[in-house]
Amino acid sequence: MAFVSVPAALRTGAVAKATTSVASSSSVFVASNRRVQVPAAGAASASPSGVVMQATATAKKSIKDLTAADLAGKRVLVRCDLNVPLDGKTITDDTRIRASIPTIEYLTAAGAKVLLSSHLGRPKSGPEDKFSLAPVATRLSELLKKDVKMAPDCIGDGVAEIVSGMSNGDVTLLENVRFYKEETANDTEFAKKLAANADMFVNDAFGTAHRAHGSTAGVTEFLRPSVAGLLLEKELAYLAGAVSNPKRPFAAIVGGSKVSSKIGVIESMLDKVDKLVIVGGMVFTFLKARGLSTGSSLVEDDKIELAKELEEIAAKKGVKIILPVDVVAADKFAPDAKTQLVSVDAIPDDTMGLDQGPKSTELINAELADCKTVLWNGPAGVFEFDAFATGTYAIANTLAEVTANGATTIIGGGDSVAAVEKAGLAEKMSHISTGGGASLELLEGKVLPGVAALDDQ
Ligand SMILES: Nc1ncnc2c1ncn2[C@@H]1O[C@H](COP(=O)(O)OP(=O)(O)OP(=O)(O)O)[C@@H](O)[C@H]1O
Ligand SMILES: O=C(O)[C@H](O)COP(=O)(O)O
Repeated sequence: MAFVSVPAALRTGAVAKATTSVASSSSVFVASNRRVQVPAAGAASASPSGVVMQATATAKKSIKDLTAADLAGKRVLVRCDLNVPLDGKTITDDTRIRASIPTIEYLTAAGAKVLLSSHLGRPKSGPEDKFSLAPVATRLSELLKKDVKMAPDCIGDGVAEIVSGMSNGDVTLLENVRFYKEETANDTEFAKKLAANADMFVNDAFGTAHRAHGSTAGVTEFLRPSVAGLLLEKELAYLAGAVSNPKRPFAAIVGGSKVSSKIGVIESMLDKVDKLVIVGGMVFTFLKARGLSTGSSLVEDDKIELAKELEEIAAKKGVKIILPVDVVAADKFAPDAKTQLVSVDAIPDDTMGLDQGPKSTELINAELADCKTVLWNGPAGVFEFDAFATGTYAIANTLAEVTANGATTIIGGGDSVAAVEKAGLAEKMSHISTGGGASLELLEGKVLPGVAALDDQ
């Protein structure tokens, strides 16, 4: 399987532009494989963005291609990914909400009436209070320092009435689009109703760009223009840019627990990286493939053969695979488990590896020290339990250090990002991706329907 190249990403709908937040000026790798200085975006200007790198005819439009006149007074439907973890009504990680702010502020500064839409969780049977976006409206109000009205629905007369009362610069959050099964079915009539209250569409939901749903793809049939928001652009620029022409050495760290869904990415990565660091629950399928005993550790037996093949492919391609050499073995999957530090060739039968040991951390740190680009998806241990968080935080610290030394570091995946946030190191990374599944699908070279549906340049 070929790793995604930037031209391929563009053919599948990636935005061929560099971008930045409203407030800052930065440079990112873009489609042309060279570094481009990106001016601060400010409020919508009268001219299209000057940083467009129109690498192919199918590059996508962004809000920076719209003029102030295009936006002022217009009802703009903005699809965000505000699918945040909740503990009851308490948001436990607001990364995705904060990441959505630059686009919202860009639009309100230009005098648009902003209608935000999102899903939250996977409700199965209509409206359910626990999946309401109401807590998100409260957090948005705090971050935007203005009142964000919570609509009781995402379609219908009630919404139309709220929208008709909105002034320029106002923001309303529509209720969870997944309260309608028609959303995930990408039902045309539903999409039409969603579009009915707006004049144009902005997709800023990178985390949901791999879903062809009513609010991500369907609405584009009814709203023109349909363009990318700043977050979507930034995600695509970083992810496509990092893998198309990485500064080398280029390392990917792949961990976590979803072995079957990530092993395909590993396959893709072997065409691109110099080093592949396997961590977390992913480790044990590879150790078993090497003939080692893994006790009751997480192993996906039907992936053992593939793990063997990947090691062979890596050897042929000259990619160094780095696996832990020691693990923290626990007698049960619990925060208070009895633990012992063992070498990977001596994992006792009645134990499971829940974190990497200090020798592994030392080895991995040494391998990452000279890297100029590092992608990380998936924690190195069960970091939710303090007893098994050491390896994950050690990787986060090392990545903060290599970033300070000039490397580009990109963190993707819900739990990896949560771990970096928990360690207080998010600001120290080059890019924190808001997409788990979406970033992996992009890296695998798959089409992202939410991007493909947007207007071509
Ligand atoms: N050795 C291990 N054994 C079992 N589970 C592990 C181990 N190491 C890490 N994990 C678990 O992996 C989970 C995260 O895996 P996951 O693959 O979902 O990563 P992620 O960063 O959320 O990526 P994505 O969002 O792409 O799914 C965590 O809940 C963590 O406890
Ligand atoms: O959390 C995510 O990965 C996105 O919000 C997409 O959610 P989904 O997997 O429920 O479509």
